[in-house]
Amino acid sequence: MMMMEDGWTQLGSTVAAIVFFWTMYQNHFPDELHNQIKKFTKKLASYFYPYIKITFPESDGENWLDSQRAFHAIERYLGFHSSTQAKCLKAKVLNESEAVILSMDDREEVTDEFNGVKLWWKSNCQIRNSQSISLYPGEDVKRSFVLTFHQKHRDIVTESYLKHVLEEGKDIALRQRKRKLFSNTRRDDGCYKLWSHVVFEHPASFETLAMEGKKKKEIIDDLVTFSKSKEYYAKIGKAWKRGYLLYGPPGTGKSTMIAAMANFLNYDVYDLELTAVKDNSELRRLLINTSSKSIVVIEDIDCSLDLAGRRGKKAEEDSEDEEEEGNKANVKEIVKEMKNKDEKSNKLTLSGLLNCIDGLWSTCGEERLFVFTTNYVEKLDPALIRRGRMDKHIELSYCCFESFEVLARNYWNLESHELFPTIQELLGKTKMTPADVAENLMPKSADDDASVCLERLIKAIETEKEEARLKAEEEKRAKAENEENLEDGKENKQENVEKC
Ligand SMILES: Nc1ncnc2c1ncn2[C@@H]1O[C@H](COP(=O)(O)OP(=O)(O)OP(=O)(O)O)[C@@H](O)[C@H]1O
Repeated sequence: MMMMEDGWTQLGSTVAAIVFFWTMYQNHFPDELHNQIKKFTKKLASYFYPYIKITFPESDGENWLDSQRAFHAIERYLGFHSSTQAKCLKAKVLNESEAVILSMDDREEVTDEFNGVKLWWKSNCQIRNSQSISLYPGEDVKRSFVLTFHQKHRDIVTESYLKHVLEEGKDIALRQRKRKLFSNTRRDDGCYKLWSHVVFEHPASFETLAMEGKKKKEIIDDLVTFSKSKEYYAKIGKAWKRGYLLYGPPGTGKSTMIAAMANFLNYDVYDLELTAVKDNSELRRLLINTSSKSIVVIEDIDCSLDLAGRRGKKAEEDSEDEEEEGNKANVKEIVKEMKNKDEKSNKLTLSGLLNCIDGLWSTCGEERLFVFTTNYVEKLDPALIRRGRMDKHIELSYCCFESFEVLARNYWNLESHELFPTIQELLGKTKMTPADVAENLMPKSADDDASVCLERLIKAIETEKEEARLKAEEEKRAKAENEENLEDGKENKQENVEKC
């Protein structure tokens, strides 16, 4: 009992002595000495514990959006790299993408290595005091990642490692997401949301796309080069975007190619319906709201408003009128006036579209492809499809034998067949779209096998060939009749003149 009392007395006097010296130190020691002592204690501490800790909170007050982005990038990075190390993992099923994402569970620790440097990550989780009011989303649970590393690696961590983690985390998130197909169509009730989306799940790939191998390879190479050219585009001072014009008859695979491109590059698709766009500013808003790594598609651009033909067609019509009046010089003025009128009434105009594709507005967002499709390339305004806007023009044409071979492989796993030579000969002489060939290769009943389908295809090509022959004959006859009538008309005119 006596011993315990002595102990307490001793402790009391030690605490009193410490408080006394601390007050003396605070009040009577000069500032310079303060700083020296501080430095010395820090040095002493770092000698015993030479590690640095950096905390990455999930939400950080006003900067919650930026800190959330960084936090989620780190979460994806650690989830991806630590799934083999961490004993406790958390699985998150993302609603929209239906993908299962693994991440480190709370208070788990994993190690990482970067250029020979060892680093330690720990995930923390704190439940906030229920009485305190949170101003920012997710503030009731405070989660954070803590990175620990030796102080001698400070430079490599701050200059390279953190950048590497954030970029790779973003990349992993992009790879793990399910891609989306966005559209801007107005609803029947008049409501309009800039973009609505569904999960993009088109099975098309370049492997299943029927076209000549050389052409296909050229397109694939072009896409690969584009997707790896971030630095190059920055160096030459151009927005990181590329335009593709796909043209050809209906059913030759234009839409299929867009799906194959999106799957190949892992991009989202924005299906831009121009007829649903009210004016230029709405088009701008739509394009500003597209994300990077995406394809903006305008299908059948020739049918989308009067845009495609406006400058050509209208100018021609007006030119005819003016010619009658003998005032050809005014044509340009009229076209200019019409354009100004449209600009002033703030409609969707060709120049508005051109501005969005490669004007100042096109630089909002990067790594984007613009793809236009048309069945009638000759109808399009040259300004719309000039190189630089539509950098690559790709013709999708009727089915050749090489394309047929791809379809035969797709539909029947066929590399060769005794009917192939007949089909090769027929396809060389007939125009049949890949869509029609594919339709004939599809089994129509349970009894259909490859031979049945190939024979059906042969019949279909022969029918097509015969129809084309009849059509050509009909056209020839009509042309001859026309010429005859013209001749007759001329003769009658001559007779009348003579009579007069
Ligand atoms: N080159 C092709 N390779 C593989 N399948 C094709 C090809 N072309 C057409 N098809 C088949 O035909 C169907 C229609 O093709 P698609 O819609 O891509 O043609 P399109 O050229 O876009 O037609 P449209 O001009 O009418 O929009 C596709 O679902 C696909 O099954």
